[in-house]
Amino acid sequence: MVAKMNPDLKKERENASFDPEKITNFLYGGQESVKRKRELESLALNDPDYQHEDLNFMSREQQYETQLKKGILMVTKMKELKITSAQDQLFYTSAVLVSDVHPMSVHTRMFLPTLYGQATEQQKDKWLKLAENYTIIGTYAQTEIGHGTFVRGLETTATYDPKTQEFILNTPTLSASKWWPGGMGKTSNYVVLMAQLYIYGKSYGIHPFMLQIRSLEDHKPLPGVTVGDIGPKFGYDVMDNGFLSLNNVRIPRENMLMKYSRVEPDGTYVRPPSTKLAYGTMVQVRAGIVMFSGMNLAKAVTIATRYSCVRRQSEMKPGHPEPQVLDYVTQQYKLFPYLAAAYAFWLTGQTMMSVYTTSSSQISKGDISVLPELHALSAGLKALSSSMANVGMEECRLACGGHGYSHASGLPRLYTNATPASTAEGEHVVLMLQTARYLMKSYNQSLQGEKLAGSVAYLSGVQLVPAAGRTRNMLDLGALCDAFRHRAARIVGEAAAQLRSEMQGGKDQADAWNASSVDLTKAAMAHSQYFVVKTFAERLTDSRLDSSISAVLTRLCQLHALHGLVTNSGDFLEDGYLTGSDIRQARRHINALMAKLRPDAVALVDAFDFPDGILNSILGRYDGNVYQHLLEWAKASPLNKTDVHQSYHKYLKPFLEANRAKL
Ligand SMILES: CCC/C=C/C(=O)SCCNC(=O)CCNC(=O)[C@H](O)C(C)(C)COP(=O)([O-])OP(=O)([O-])OC[C@H]1O[C@@H](n2cnc3c(N)ncnc32)[C@H](O)[C@@H]1OP(=O)([O-])[O-]
Ligand SMILES: Cc1cc2nc3c(=O)[nH]c(=O)nc-3n(C[C@H](O)[C@H](O)[C@H](O)COP(=O)(O)OP(=O)(O)OC[C@H]3O[C@@H](n4cnc5c(N)ncnc54)[C@H](O)[C@@H]3O)c2cc1C
Repeated sequence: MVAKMNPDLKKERENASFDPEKITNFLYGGQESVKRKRELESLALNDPDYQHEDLNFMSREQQYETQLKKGILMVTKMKELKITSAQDQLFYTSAVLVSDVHPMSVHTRMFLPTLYGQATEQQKDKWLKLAENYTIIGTYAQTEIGHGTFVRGLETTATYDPKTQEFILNTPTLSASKWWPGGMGKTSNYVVLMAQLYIYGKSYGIHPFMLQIRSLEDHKPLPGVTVGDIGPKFGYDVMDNGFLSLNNVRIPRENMLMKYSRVEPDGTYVRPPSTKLAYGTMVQVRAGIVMFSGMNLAKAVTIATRYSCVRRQSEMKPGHPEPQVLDYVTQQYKLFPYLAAAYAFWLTGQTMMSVYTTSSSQISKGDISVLPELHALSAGLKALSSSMANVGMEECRLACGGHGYSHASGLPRLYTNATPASTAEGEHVVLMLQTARYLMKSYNQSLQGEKLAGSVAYLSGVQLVPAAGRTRNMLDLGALCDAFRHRAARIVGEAAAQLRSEMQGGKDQADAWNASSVDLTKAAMAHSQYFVVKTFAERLTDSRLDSSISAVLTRLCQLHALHGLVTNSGDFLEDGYLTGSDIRQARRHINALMAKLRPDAVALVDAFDFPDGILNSILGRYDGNVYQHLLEWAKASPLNKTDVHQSYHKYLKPFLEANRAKL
């Protein structure tokens, strides 16, 4: 029997101004792609082999086992079903894994990409097939207990021994122990080890090495290898993030991944075209995080928006029925800016990935001139999108009141599994400072009259426009993009001026950089925000968009820009680019936009097209039948298996009896 839809949600859907299917097609790249997505999702969601008890009811060990079993099944089935393209795999795995990863995720996300990107053809012949077939399972072992950010400062050593043509691997200090790599604790038998290369006592910096850590026969650690799980974390319960120490482990010379740099048998070192090519896997993953952040935020917003239409609370007017909480404008102000941000990062994430694909193909053909821009753009957007998703997911949880705190909402698990994106693959501030470094260089080049790369070209020639006598339409996307561009250019220019003035005041470059770093991160943030606003607006110029959805998407884009503008209003007012009256106008527009978006809110989240199985949230159910399912879910909780829990007999009963006896 099909459950009846909650009448409030039904009405919301009937009243929408557009057909959400049209936006779904836009978001996923066309009707065919949506069809394929749904086929693959339904294949995964209806497969009884993937069914199991709620992970939230399990111990960490059970979660690890369950997700490992599921990961293995998933990999096996994808092979059998010939699900091979990256897009198809994404659709299928998202439905199998929901908001979790599995213990072999880093094998797919980083180990394999490192082989594709850093191995020679000969090395690919040797390892790629084994890795693609999961004959070997690997992870990316870079971070150490003492250093994650400072990659140049990693302490693990790979010392070349020309006599045997081997590298001797060591973690010479406690702080050199590898720490964090996903899947290393219990699952992987191989790692890509990032280590300092030493030849004849000279250091050549960080390089990647293929290292077997466990026996392929009995999975025991190999001689010289100490490896294990780092223990429970904030989230990621299913993942065995690991530690690893190495004591004089020898590997053949051919195990250094030598696509870009080489060590010849006699110990001659052949330099790479750029030392930063060894960081290539990180750049790829960072580029992908922009889209993932948009999707995670979209899931949270879907849950909170649907629930806010089902949930009724208080009286808006005395004696009137309780309103849907989404009718409170403060609730709209909690959710709609993140709805808009989810769209912004979804679309920007697609653009980021296409920049990545084009640039990496140029790099693999030997043109490394595009690398600095790619690094700066991916670093800044990764940092911005993940931090915005963090704040937004938490806001969505708060918007669900008490029920948001329950695992039944799906929000705690979504948050704790998504929030590492701010830290892993490069800590937020650290990456913003990388973007700032590129901005400073570009700004100085512009002063020398040099031509700048596309994403920073605006840094040449932006003029301060006096505010007096000027009127602005604060809903005009062109004017909003101009405002963000102007703000970014001004803040970049001022950060450069501060850096210069610190140095003129006697500080060396490093101290001046540190003294200016708050302004520098602000510059990187402003630059990244401008890129997002501009990209969102540009995507709406697509002539294939029909007018009904172009109107509603334009409102979202306006809201995204105006909300960013109002929350950072000081930046726009500081040099008089905008006036107080512009900001007041912007605030009024936000209220008016929210009122216009209100009837379309459910359709806008439906358009993300997350089936219930993927949302995994009772609050966000498509049919809105929340309370009945909350109760059923609670009844299934392990504490409710018996009416009287065994601890009553062990502790409570003697305690109560002793108290009674004292009366
Ligand atoms: C949850 C899933 C699993 C998670 C997995 C992980 O977390 S895995 C672990 C993830 N771990 C992390 O993410 C660790 C984060 N830390 C790092 O990535 C680096 O240590 C660093 C980037 C912070 C500094 O690096 P550094 O000290 O070597 O560099 P520097 O500051 O001295 O700058 C020197 C020059 O290099 C340039 N350049 C730098 N990077 C890149 C690049 N990727 N490409 C291109 N270029 C790059 C930079 O722009 C500068 O250029 P300039 O101005 O001279 O022309
Ligand atoms: C869930 C999860 C999964 C992970 N998976 C892997 C994996 O598979 N493989 C792997 O190798 N690693 C992995 N990591 C490690 C991760 O990449 C690092 O934790 C991350 O790069 C941050 O480095 P850190 O821990 O050294 O932070 P730290 O650098 O110690 O950060 C601490 C503070 O210092 C500040 N700081 C540090 N340096 C600077 C600077 N130069 N300027 C200004 N401020 C600075 C930071 O902003 C931050 O506030 C994982 C981490 C997590 C949480």
